[in-house]
Amino acid sequence: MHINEQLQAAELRVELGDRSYPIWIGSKLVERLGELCLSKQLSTKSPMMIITDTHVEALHLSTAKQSLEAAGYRVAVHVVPAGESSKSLSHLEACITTALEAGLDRKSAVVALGGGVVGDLAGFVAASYMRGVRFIQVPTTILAHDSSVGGKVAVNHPLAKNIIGAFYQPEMVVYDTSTLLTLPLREVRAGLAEMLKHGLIWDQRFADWCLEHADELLSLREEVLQYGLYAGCAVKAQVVSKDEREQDLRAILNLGHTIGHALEAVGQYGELLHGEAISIGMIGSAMLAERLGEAADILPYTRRMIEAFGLPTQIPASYDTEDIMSAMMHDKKFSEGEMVFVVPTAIGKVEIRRDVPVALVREIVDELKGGARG
Ligand SMILES: O=C(O)C(=O)C[C@@H](O)[C@H](O)[C@H](O)COP(=O)(O)O
Repeated sequence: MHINEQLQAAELRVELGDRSYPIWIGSKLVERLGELCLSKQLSTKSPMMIITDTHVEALHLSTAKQSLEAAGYRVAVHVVPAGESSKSLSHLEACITTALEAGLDRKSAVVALGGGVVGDLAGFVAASYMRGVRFIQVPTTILAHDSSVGGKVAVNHPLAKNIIGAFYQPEMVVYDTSTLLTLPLREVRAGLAEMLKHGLIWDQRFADWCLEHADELLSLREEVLQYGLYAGCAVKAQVVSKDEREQDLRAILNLGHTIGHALEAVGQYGELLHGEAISIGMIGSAMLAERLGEAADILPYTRRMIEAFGLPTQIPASYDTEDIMSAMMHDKKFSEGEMVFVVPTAIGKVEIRRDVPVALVREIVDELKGGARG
């Protein structure tokens, strides 16, 4: 890990020319948010807005706000209900109302203090308010090590996830790992699903490391967690730097998401957490790999991994196969009449396939509902 001595935090960079930005990962960084915003020359003359949710409000809002105010910022706050349903057009409008009432102008910045839902919503507020103001990601969940990096910002439509959005990069990602230590176990597991994904798509050694450190990750040993988040963010930063707007390579970050997003939509974004849905989806992709004749160890390895982290491997029996298939057709991963699937070809390697027969996908969905195979 590269350590920034002054901050006593690990540091990575997303290389995107003049829009490159740092990711800092360390303990107690929310206390230093004001100082970090000054270091990025964010204006103290224009008001800022923190967007957060009801869970994070109680835990970390006052620390963040005090730090910004001590650095000379005027801070407005908008709080949304915790949960995926806040990623909606109505909440976007409410955030913009708060921004207007607080007098945010084109030199203002939006701070996303929270998990993936807050980051995606606040990022889209920043991208659209006055056609774009600066924004800062301050992730407070493990899952957000994926969503806070790379500039995908969006809200959902009732028929499809992340369908109204933009690519809009933050100024910096300030990842305070002490905020993760109070996460409920279900959130911890779901967040780690994205870490497993980073190993499975890019780096077998990292995948093996995750398996070996499952207990320490699940029990939130901060130094182990910091390394896992650093390695996961490093995968993400490399992929995004090579293909910011998902022309080709970046699609690999969608491993497990073709089925996963459909499950979230069928569960009306309330039943399965994102990480749970993509865990089932990653099993589905490994089943697909098996049917397409890829390496025989992929399915048992993926299953072992998902199970080691206590994540689900089956689709809830009440979900209708045709509803799932139809949700897949509304996703961004369906285009020109074809579904895009990320299929593992070995542990740590994947390829993007557009030739997967719909009948085979339907068969796998049915099997994922009916129980384990392989
Ligand atoms: O950053 C990316 O690129 C990803 O695909 C990361 C995903 O894990 C992310 O969580 C999200 O679900 C992307 O879905 P998309 O359909 O909006 O691409």
